[in-house]
Amino acid sequence: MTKILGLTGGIASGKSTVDVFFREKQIPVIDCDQIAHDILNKGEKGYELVLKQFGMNILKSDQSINRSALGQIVFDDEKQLETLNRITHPLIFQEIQAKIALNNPSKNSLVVVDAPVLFEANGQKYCDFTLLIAIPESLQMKRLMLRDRLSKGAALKRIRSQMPLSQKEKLADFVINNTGTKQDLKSKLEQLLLEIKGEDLYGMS
Ligand SMILES: CC(C)(COP(=O)(O)OP(=O)(O)OC[C@H]1O[C@@H](n2cnc3c(N)ncnc32)[C@H](O)[C@@H]1O)[C@@H](O)C(=O)NCCC(=O)NCCS
Ligand SMILES: Nc1ncnc2c1ncn2[C@@H]1O[C@H](COP(=O)(O)OP(=O)(O)OP(=O)(O)O)[C@@H](O)[C@H]1O
Repeated sequence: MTKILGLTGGIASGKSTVDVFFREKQIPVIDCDQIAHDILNKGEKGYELVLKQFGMNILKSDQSINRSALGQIVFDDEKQLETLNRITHPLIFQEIQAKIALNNPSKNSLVVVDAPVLFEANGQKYCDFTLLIAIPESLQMKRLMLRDRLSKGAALKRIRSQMPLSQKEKLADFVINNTGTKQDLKSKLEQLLLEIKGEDLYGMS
């Protein structure tokens, strides 16, 4: 049986960096940010629905959705974010299910679902266990501003649009602090894999 590990954490906490680790271990990773992007591609259902709701001003000259512009709208207004979530989350969820089904259970005993808003969307009920990547807000701000070239205000709005870390910590089965180097993170993940194998949560096929 395939076991689902829900991977989550605040924006720029290090989830994509963790994805690389799992993929190097030949453990499949389903990336929900990628799915969210795919469903907004021209011709996809999400494209039509989002355009209907948010209007033509979110289009680039080539008629593709300008995610950066849409991000500015929704991260500035809680109600708009809720509206976008209502449109996109059912489509994203469907796609996750389809991708899990694609992973042959006899081959893959562990599948990672990287879902930034896992707890916000109550997605943990579909996971066998969850891993939270945690970092303090000051470090999160620093890494986010550096990576996405965001102003302090814009970075803070994105962080505040998500569930506070303290709340996520209560919901997660495993918590890894990503305050050290990337090598430190890797060592912690190696340890975690041993732990979940030891508890017979993984490798059951
Ligand atoms: C708002 C959008 C258009 C911005 O696109 P953009 O390419 O600029 O950012 P990207 O998708 O790479 O997201 C970056 C980070 O923002 C945060 N984020 C994205 N969506 C949300 C959300 N609905 N609520 C809180 N944080 C979010 C996550 O930490 C994510 O990793 C896009 O994120 C989106 O369509 N979001 C709604 C769907 C969703 O919930 N996606 C999250 C994965 S399920
Ligand atoms: N331990 C670390 N030390 C230094 N930089 C790090 C560390 N872990 C991650 N980073 C850097 O921090 C930034 C955010 O990491 P990453 O992109 O993995 O986060 P994320 O959680 O996937 O973000 P998002 O929520 O936007 O998808 C990246 O530039 C990454 O290279």
